[in-house]
Amino acid sequence: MNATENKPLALIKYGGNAMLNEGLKQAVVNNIKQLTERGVQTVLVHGGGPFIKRALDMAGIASEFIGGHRKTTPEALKYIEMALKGEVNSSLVNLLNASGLKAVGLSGKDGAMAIARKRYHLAQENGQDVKHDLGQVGDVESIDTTLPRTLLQHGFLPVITCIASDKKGNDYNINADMFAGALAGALAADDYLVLTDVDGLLRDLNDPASIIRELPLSELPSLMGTVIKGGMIPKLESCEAALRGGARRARIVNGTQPDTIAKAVLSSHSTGTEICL
Ligand SMILES: Nc1ncnc2c1ncn2[C@@H]1O[C@H](COP(=O)(O)OP(=O)(O)O)[C@@H](O)[C@H]1O
Ligand SMILES: CC(=O)N[C@@H](CCC(=O)OP(=O)(O)O)C(=O)O
Repeated sequence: MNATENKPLALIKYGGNAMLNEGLKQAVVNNIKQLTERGVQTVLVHGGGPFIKRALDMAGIASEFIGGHRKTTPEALKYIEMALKGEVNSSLVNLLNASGLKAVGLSGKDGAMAIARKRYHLAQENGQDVKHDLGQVGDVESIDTTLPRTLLQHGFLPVITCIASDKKGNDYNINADMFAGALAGALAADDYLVLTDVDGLLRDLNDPASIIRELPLSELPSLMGTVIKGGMIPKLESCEAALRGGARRARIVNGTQPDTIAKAVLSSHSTGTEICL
């Protein structure tokens, strides 16, 4: 149980690819409603990759990913913030409110909830250590949970996107998985669910039956880069950050089958890949 309240707390990370289908989005919202009706305090953290891409394309700004993070110029950040807050966050809040919930749209900047620091991408190239400057890309340095806890205590549902500032007020674009993991840890979430478009972590991407049901953190390093690739890297790193930060349970589950969300939290139904300390 979460320390400050008697109610369990679930943090759900919802990515942009699973928002493109309106029916799916509504089903995710219905599951969140079920959770709150059954007394689970719920926090939704979201990204919005495809919406960011569309906004940058319209502005004529090219996107480049280095190590899974979008290189972000100060100009690009304006469009990224507009897409995440003005488009994605606002539409999720509308849908949640229309279902009878009281959603509050936020980013990490609100209430100084998340403090960011600049992130560099470190790589080995031709036997040399190389440090790539990603511009306004950040990591979460620290989290103050006062604002989300206050909202939860009063029956509001925080819907939080992955923009945060450093102590001087410079804004950063943070990978939404990494942002969610840090927050799940700081909130000591009873359940951290990372929604994605596959059933969980697969040993063989072409074989759904090769799903890894339980992964101890000690096995993570040996799978990184071999089994765990691309978009799965920040998801696993976020589960590690969540567990080490204080979350009780972390799972990667299939968000394209949204009915697993409520079931996973309410009945401890075994689904997806559970990462364990
Ligand atoms: N071992 C693995 N098991 C499952 N998926 C993997 C694995 N390695 C890489 N992936 C890729 O990670 C993708 C999920 O990451 P991403 O596309 O960033 O998801 P989302 O948009 O849901 O955040 C999967 O669709 C799959 O292509
Ligand atoms: C630094 C960085 O890469 N930030 C991400 C933030 C959005 C995100 O992570 O969205 P999904 O959850 O939909 O992938 C980006 O610009 O795409």
